Amino acid sequence: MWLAVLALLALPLLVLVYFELRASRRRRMLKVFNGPAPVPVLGNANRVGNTPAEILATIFDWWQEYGKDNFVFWIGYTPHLAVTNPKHLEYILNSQSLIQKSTIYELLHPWLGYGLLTSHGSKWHKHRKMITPSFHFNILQDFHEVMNENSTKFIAQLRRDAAGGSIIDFQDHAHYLTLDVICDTAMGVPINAMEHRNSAIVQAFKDMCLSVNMRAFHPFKRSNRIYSLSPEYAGYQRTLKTLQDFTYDIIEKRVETLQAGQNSSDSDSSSPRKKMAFLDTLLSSTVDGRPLTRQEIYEEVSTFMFEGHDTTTSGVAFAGYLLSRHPEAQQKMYQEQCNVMGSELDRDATFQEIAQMKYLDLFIKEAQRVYPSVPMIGRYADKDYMINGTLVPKGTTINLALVLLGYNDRIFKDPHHFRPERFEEEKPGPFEYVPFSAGPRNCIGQKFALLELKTVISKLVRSFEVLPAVDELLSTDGQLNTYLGLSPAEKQKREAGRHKYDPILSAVLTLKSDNGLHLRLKERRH
Ligand code: HEM
Repeated sequence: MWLAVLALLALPLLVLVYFELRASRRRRMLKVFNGPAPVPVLGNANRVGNTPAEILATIFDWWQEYGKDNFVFWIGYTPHLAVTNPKHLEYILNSQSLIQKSTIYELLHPWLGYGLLTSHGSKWHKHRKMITPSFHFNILQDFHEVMNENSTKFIAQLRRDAAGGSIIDFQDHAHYLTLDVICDTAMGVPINAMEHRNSAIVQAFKDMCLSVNMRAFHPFKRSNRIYSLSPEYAGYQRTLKTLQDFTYDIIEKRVETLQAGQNSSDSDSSSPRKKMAFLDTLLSSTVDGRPLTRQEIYEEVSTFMFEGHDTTTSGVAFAGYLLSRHPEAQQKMYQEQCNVMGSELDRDATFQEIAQMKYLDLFIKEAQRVYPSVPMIGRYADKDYMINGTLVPKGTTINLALVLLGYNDRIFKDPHHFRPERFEEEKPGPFEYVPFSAGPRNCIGQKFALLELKTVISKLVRSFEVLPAVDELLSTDGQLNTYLGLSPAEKQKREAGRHKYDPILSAVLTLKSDNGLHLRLKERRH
């Protein structure tokens, strides 16, 4: 009896010793990197913060503390290597084998399955090769038409909602716009999210993205198994089913239409070229000499639906916000629009005209430096890797911290100064500025994304003078109103004067502002 009690009492101690011993090899190997000292069981989980906004702020603080270089922190017994050194980034992003995603992406598996973003190994290699032609120049031109149509609707809606100087949450508006663009381009089906914000499918997209963000750093909800016991799981399952039914239904309908088209003699060469959706390309593609299964098509279409709208929401929203705070940059951008478009400021800009807008390009580059839509990329070390002469042990989560690069004063002079022109003068090295990642697993939708951001922002600045929520928030010295990356003393000083309309930056899979991005719009009269 006493022996059993003793064994029971000793069990937790034995488990602890087991985990400590297992972690000690990793600790020894990772000792070359600085980082906060871990405590047993928790590692540094007690200090990292409880919300995505707090966690982002802590990551910045640790980066400052450890010399603006790579550092290691521990969540329980799992090491997290935050990589910001361009040499290490180069090795990892160029690697053909270190391409497995970190466990945070598992949150996306129930919805996206194993599409391009979440798969690895030979499936990823084959699908990447098969999907690459989907972003061919001709296809992008068709997509541009959709972007223009939706931007026009967006402007009309803003005109109504921001009438009379009303303050609007631009981040919220951008979400519906990008959802419309991606549904129409990926599936060839408009869902009119901007007009029908409360429809079941629009709500399902919003709820799913919120759920992924909310669960990412929640101690219990992160695991699918534990989450399935929570009261909100039933709602999550309903949302998932809505998205799955919707996408499968569209795939089936598209297959039927294609088959009907092939059966009828529709070889009328005089009819205009029909818009190709990403789904059409998938339906006519092969892998290993066979057509894709419905499941594979579902996974890729859903991946584009997610990756293609959550990222661009962030990109459009922060670009609009930066315009509202930096009048000098806005004036230069407007001047360029007048130069390129002449007196026809109300019409759609063509593909070629967008390419001529150099200041717009610089502005988007600078916006992605300070507020990158994808702040971190996660990789999982599936074996020991020798990275730049340092052994990184199997089981390490590698966080490529793209957001920290933009605030590194060894790369960018005066990084808190928002100055699009810097990209003409300072030339960051190839792995010092990588908002779309780099190497074999870079963003396949980069050209699409840039075209969308530029199309929307070009039209926005031609239609409105973009103003901050209240006049006093105009930046007079070009400095940002967000304080990440400042020294602790400076941060404290600036935070004391924080306005309620200054963004609270938060990062999970994409960068957002927890309190929205508020601004006003004043119609331009040409
Ligand atoms: C401002 C907008 C965007 C930014 C900054 C961005 C950035 C990125 C980054 C950094 C990655 C690497 C992620 C990782 O390794 O975990 C990525 C991957 C990816 N992006 Fe984008 N993205 C944007 C828009 C888009 C759009 C519009 C699409 C589709 C239409 C798209 C499709 C993808 C896909 C499918 C991947 C996975 C590629 C692979 O693993 O082979 N992205 N993106």
